[in-house]
Amino acid sequence: MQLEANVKDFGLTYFGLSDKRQDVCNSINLVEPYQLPGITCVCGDSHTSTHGAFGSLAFGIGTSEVEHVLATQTLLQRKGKNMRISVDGELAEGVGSKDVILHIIGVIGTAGGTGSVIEYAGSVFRNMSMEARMSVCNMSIEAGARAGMVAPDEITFTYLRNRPLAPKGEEWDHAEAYWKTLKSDDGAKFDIEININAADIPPTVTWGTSPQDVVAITGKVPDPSTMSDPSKRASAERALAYMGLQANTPMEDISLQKVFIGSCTNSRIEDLRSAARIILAAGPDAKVAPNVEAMVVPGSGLIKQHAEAEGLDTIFKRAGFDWREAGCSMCLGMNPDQLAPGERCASTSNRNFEGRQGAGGRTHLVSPAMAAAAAITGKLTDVRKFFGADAEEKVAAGPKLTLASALDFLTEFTGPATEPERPSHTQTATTTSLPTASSGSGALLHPCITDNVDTDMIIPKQFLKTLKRTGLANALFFAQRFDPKTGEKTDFVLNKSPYDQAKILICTGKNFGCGSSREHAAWALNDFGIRCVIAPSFADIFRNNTMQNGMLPLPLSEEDCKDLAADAEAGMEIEVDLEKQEVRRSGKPAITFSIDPFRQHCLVNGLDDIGLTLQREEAITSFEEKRSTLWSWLDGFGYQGQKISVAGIKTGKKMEW
Ligand SMILES: CC(C)[C@H](C(=O)O)[C@@H](O)C(=O)O
Ligand code: SF4
Repeated sequence: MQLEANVKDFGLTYFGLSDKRQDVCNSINLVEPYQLPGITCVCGDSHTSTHGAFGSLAFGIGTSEVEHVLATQTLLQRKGKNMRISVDGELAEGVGSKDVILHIIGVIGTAGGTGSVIEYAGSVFRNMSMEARMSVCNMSIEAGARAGMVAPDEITFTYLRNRPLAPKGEEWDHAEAYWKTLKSDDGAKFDIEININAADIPPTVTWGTSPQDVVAITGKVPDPSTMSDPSKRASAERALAYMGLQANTPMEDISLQKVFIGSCTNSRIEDLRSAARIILAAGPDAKVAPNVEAMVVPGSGLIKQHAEAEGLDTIFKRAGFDWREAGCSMCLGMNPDQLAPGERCASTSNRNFEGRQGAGGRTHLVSPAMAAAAAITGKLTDVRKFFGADAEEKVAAGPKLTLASALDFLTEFTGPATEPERPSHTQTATTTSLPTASSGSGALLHPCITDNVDTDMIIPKQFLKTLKRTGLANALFFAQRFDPKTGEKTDFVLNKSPYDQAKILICTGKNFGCGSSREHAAWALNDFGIRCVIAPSFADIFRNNTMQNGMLPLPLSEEDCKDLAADAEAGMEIEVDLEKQEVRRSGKPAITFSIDPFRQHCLVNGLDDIGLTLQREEAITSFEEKRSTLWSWLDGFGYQGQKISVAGIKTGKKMEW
């Protein structure tokens, strides 16, 4: 309701709840598409990275940053690291884009791409369809990266040509000529280069509670006792306990209760086709195993129509799958599509965090084909069992499917019917009043929580329905702090005195804040009283979200974090001095740190980013003019409303740059 009121106030184009194009936000843009090569695209959702498949810089941001963009047309950014991941050679039979990205995350880890924008290069990505590229770029966020992208090429242009929002005629020619220049120079230098041989990638599945916990479907559940790194071992032990798995169990022996085919990673037409093909290969009588409930959730209303025109829905329904309306559904379980405690699911989504699909639920990430195979057998299954001459015969004997073109389901773009009402108010962001330093006793988060503290864990989904930044203190680490059966407080560190008064949180695991862009994570910490989080590294979106709320995310070495955690555990008071850039404890030398001077200035003085940016109004307007001249197709002919200029929105606060 708030969204509807806002879009009306500001005359924005809106795909409402009753629009047949309604869907997961990361699909609609891609089907219509708003997305074009070379643009910068931001959205308040971490999987905005999906759009990088078009050769655009696309990344997720938090609520405060969304406000900044809407008010100023800009966003303050620091340059990311350049990372190139090349996969060359031939993929083995049964290995698809989901296996490729899961394998990559297994290789580099969920913090591997932190601070980076990944370019996916090499023959494997060059040969991928747009849908497959989208699945890969989508999970860049699970690799810790800000964004992922594939250089636009003929495959991109063919996909875009004739779509409703793509430029037409001469404008298309100009655009295409420009897009062809959008590739890395020969001999370009990257901060990080990863090379992977396609032949080394098996059909892949996760065993634990982080997307980096991957293993070949033919492999076994790893054995923590063989891990030499103690924090890795503790993390793996915790993950196995949560997942209810024994070390060394063959992955194919793991039985399931649910199968979910959907999410912004894998709910496009190609995904549905590949899952349906496995069902056909299993024969005309193939049915979802009796121990399993399986559902298919297309990514958008258009994809659903497309799949129905091809007859895919009939194949799914005949085999006993639920055929659902478009949406996020069981990917994060904000609606009743959830796993019950202890239930196990093969899911084509992107996150297997604790509680992600329902408190106590256990998620194994897989490709759509593997999910279909698992639904039929009732267990995690090597999809290659459904290949071969016999399978081909069964597919050939099955219903005749007609491949339809997505273009048949797209409608010419229509913008909002009414003229926009000019904004009547000048209110923009709220600025928190900031202390000059964070101080107080530190609470520690032990690595046995997990090596990567994700934002689903910091604040679970059931608290995301509020638009308020306050009142979330009790939601912080909810699943850890409150017993699910009794609702009583547990002995989690933040429930114990004096740590329940802590202003500093010290995390000794490897990374803090990965996953969803929910700014609620920062709000909950803030509301609890935490003003500074110290950890070896931070996920990019979370880091920005904390700073937008006047908090300090402080990266220190693993050694310093461990040392500080030991002192916090011993009850020692820890002080973080933002002006002097020091962490102090009595009797020990101060740990010095350095943060970006601009950020330090903003935090110390409680300055509001929007007000600061609006001081650059002239530069923004002149860039907008230049953009309209150079890249005229970006003006978006779909808009029927008036363009709202940056001018006219003032914070009324006195700011300095
Ligand atoms: C709700 C939204 C902010 C979130 C995200 O950013 O990822 C959601 O899509 C998710 O997958 O958890
Ligand atoms: S909830 Fe799942 S499907 Fe929805 S945007 Fe997030 S990751 Fe994508």
